[in-house]
Amino acid sequence: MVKIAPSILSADFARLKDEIQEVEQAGADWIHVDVMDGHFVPNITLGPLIVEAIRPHTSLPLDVHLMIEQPDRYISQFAKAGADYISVHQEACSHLHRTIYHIKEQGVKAGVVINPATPVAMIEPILPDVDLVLLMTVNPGFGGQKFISNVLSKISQVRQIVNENDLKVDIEVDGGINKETAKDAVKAGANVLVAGSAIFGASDRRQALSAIRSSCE
Ligand SMILES: O=C(CO)[C@H](O)[C@H](O)COP(=O)(O)O
Ligand SMILES: [Fe+2]
Repeated sequence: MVKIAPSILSADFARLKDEIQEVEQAGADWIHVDVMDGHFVPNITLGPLIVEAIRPHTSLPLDVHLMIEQPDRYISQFAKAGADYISVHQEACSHLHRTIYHIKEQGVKAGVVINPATPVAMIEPILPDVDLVLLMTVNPGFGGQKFISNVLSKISQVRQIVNENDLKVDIEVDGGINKETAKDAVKAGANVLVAGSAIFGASDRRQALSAIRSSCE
């Protein structure tokens, strides 16, 4: 079963509650929350206060994608704010195993993320310890970028490791997902699709969500 996680990065921030409730009613499975610090990526977005503010307005899991340096400093704040998943970039963690267990100790599911240019080998040792692997299909920092198709082979690599070792790990892709690229990502082995502009940029969010879902079924 493929899950779809609309990214609120492309939502109307002045109407965030309504935007989230609209995609929830339209059949979204998770809500993807992009946290950027202006250092790890060249953009600044939102922090734990926004996660806390939206938490009461949806029953969907909040999938928090931290694009920040030294993420350990903020993990407990995002957990207390109501995150269900917290994912950290391998490139931002000097002690990845410690950070993943720091997330789990908060009672939150832990994810690891890699950029398009980072090889799967960099996360292979941590795969038995995580709940989620997020493979970036754009360079992080902005919504509305073009899907980097070279990442498809990395999705297949992660799927093979997960299946061979019978790991309970979701494989998520993020960046440039639309009804065409979704199909390729799912065929390669992804089971969670983040989509920002393809959903929030559409006037009919229900139609946009179901177009992505039916393209990969
Ligand atoms: O992490 C992200 C960017 O760094 C976003 O989740 C992603 O870009 C979603 O936007 P779109 O679907 O428009 O590409
Ligand atoms: Fe993201």
